[in-house]
Amino acid sequence: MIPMRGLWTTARVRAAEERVMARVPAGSLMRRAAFGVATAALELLGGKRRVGLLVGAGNNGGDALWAGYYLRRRGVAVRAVLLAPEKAHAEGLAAFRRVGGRVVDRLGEVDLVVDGIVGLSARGPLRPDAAEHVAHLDAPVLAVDLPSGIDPDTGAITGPAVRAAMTVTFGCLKPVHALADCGEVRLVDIGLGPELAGPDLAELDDAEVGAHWPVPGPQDDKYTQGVTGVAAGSATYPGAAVLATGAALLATSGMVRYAGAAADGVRARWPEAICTGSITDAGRVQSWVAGPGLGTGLSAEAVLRTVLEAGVPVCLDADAITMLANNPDLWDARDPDTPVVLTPHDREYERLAGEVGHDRVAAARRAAEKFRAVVLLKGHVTVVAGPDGRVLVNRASGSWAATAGSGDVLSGLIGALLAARLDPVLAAGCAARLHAVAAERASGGAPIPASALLAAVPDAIRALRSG
Ligand SMILES: NC(=O)C1=CN([C@@H]2O[C@H](COP(=O)(O)OP(=O)(O)OC[C@H]3O[C@@H](n4cnc5c(N)ncnc54)[C@H](O)[C@@H]3O)[C@@H](O)[C@H]2O)[C@@H](O)CC1
Ligand SMILES: [K+]
Repeated sequence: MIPMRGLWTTARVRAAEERVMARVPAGSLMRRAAFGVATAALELLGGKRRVGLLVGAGNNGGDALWAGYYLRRRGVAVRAVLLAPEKAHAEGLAAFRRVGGRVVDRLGEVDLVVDGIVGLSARGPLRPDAAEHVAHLDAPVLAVDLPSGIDPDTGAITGPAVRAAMTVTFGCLKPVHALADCGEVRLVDIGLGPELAGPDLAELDDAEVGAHWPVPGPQDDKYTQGVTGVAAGSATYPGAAVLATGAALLATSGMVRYAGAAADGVRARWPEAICTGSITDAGRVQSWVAGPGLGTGLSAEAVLRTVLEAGVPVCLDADAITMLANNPDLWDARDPDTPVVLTPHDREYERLAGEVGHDRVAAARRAAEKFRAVVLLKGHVTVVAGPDGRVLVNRASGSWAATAGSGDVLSGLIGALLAARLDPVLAAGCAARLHAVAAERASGGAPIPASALLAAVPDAIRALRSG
């Protein structure tokens, strides 16, 4: 199994830190952390010499003050604003003052700001006094542990927050580092590794997705890569069917069967797809993709029942999700032994499982547990939660994929990976990553329609496989 980039929640980090602190000299973890911050600061300064510290009430501020101490010893001019002077970290402040660090009311002109306002204990957005200092910054910001004002466990930004050019974090990555923009993220080892069991969430990187992507071997033929069935689109709206079928065709070298009223449109665009007008004579498949553009009437319900009882993994999107939300009895048709992947956007999620809220990971987990399904919650950060508690997250570098038809492409990719027998959590996670990369490559900085995203799928697979 390929290791993923793990992320640990604050409760787990604190527990690990306590165990490490019990056996190392007091203050040594903080000094190691601060030395890492100072090293990154020197790099960002690139020869410039004025640093400002924003120092909050806790150990995050302590890290900043000790970083200021190390920077002073390298001849950097460092001044600090203490946001809660009576609570500032006493030893850090004493050390900072000892080497000539200055405490000021306002930072004034500096070349780099170190954000030590709040770290792992952060709750809610920046408070007004901190927000006031942050609002007037025009130098780049180096965040200590995480950009202050962003929730460490959910990445939620609900008010003023720091925007960081770089974040230096300690021991391990936390959810915020995958769920929100922290600038470049650097990890300083403070010896937590042995105290951390498996992560709470993970991020797939490009090379991992490339390594998992199914490629045919010398023994393979058109059936061994898996046959994907697509039940999508309608005679009036063949677009969703054309996009989902195309994505399944481009994702793997397995065969694709299309079943539905858009058969003529699909056949005209994809002569290699085996098309029939009705799901009852579609033939055998190893997975079904159902929902995009399908409609929600009685015949669509019959299609949904057929795929749910087919005994193969199913990816359900769009109208299929709406039908399940309107009529939960449809779940009764489900073969309990086969995986289901649901791919809602926020509004579909709300119909299905209530409000998403600020904690998107918790929302995806709730629905995964409720429906015993893999839930891929779409967004700028895509969260994939499995019924077994595994969570994969993928943050897109841009939002070019937020366009009509883009979800149809995603469901086709997932269907093809399911047909190739990839583990369903991994299938959803790999498809989400590839989809984001295809959107980025197709776009190159300009808006793109979903058909351009689709056309970039082979290029994205090549890029991930060589990454
Ligand atoms: N525990 C450890 O072993 C280590 C901790 N380290 C640092 O310690 C940090 C955690 O320190 P603490 O637990 O003391 O707490 P923080 O420094 O994260 O927060 C301090 C206080 O800020 C206040 N606060 C909460 N939300 C706020 C908001 N939105 N705006 C303004 N103020 C807010 C709270 O009163 C909180 O107690 C880590 O993020 C890391 O930077 C590092 O020194 C490495 C070692
Ligand atoms: K911070």
